[in-house]
Amino acid sequence: MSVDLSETAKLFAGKPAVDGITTRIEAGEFFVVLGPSGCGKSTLLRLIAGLEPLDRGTISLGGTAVSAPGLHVPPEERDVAVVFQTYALWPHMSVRDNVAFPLECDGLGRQAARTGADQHLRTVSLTEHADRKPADLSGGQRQRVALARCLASGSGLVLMDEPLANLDPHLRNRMEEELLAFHKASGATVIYITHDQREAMALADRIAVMEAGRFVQVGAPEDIHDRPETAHVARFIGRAALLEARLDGATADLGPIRVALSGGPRKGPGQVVLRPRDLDLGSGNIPACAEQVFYRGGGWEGALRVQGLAEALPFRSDARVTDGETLQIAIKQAWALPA
Ligand SMILES: Nc1ncnc2c1ncn2[C@@H]1O[C@H](COP(=O)(O)OP(=O)(O)OP(=O)(O)O)[C@@H](O)[C@H]1O
Repeated sequence: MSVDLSETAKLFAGKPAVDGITTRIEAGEFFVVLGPSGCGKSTLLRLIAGLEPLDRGTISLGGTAVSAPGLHVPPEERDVAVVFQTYALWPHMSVRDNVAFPLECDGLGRQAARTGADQHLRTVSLTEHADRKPADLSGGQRQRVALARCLASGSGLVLMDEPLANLDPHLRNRMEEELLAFHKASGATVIYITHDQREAMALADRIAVMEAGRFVQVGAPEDIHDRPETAHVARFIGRAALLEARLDGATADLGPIRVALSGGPRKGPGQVVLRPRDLDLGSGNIPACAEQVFYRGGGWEGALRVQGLAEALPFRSDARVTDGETLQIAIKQAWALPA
């Protein structure tokens, strides 16, 4: 089911929590809304689910308007399923009955609904726990029950509000794979909210970076990472140094050094973004002093202080780098933020 937002806005006590968002989410897309705490992500999800009326603009699902000033289709008539970080399972029902519930609501008899539930429990590898109560499962297993229930609901649109936030990092990685498998199996459009950029990169077809109630950039993960449009996006995604520069065509003059631009030619004053992969630590003639060095997952990360540059440059190295060491580096390229 496609989702169209047009100037969608919601105010609380006169202050916008969602501040005029216009975008189209295609049917079947895995669309991630990424932003810091308080930027309005949950409010946007609640507007789409129909849990809140909006103040301005419209929301259309599958081409039909469901929210507008004076129009509010209730949540149960929207064909939308919601997965919360708190799982929202019925504690008194078995795992099987939790999953069978939407099927019974759709009018299936009890036995048929339970057979259908077993099929969805197989999909999420929970068959052997079908008779347990949710309280007797781990967090990851409970979230899989919630996913099986979404599959059972057959909804064309699934909204997920930080569903992995309560899980430990190891389990999160596994659940990311399960979420992608769920997306494939259901064919549903997924709108997924998170403040975790790593999770957003791993899951999304497209990411919308949200700031103060607005989408500041919408694009594929690699666009957002490699070609940020604002300083906020550059700093929020990955590690970056932002430096003032004079752009003179194909290169940027950073003061002590001149660097090739990775986008098209640009002229005038501007800001450039430097990420770890823009640096070559193995060869070059720019002296750079390593600081804040940490060993992280098979390599060393830290920052390189170059004389005359206002910010230290984040680096990653497979070879050992020690704090205080001076390296001779090259800067391969820089991305200039659009004016
Ligand atoms: N029911 C409400 N009444 C008043 N203000 C609210 C209400 N719900 C949200 N807000 C405010 O709207 C803004 C956006 O909140 P929202 O929960 O949508 O942000 P969020 O990005 O989901 O944050 P988090 O990641 O912390 O959940 C916040 O300033 C919040 O305090």
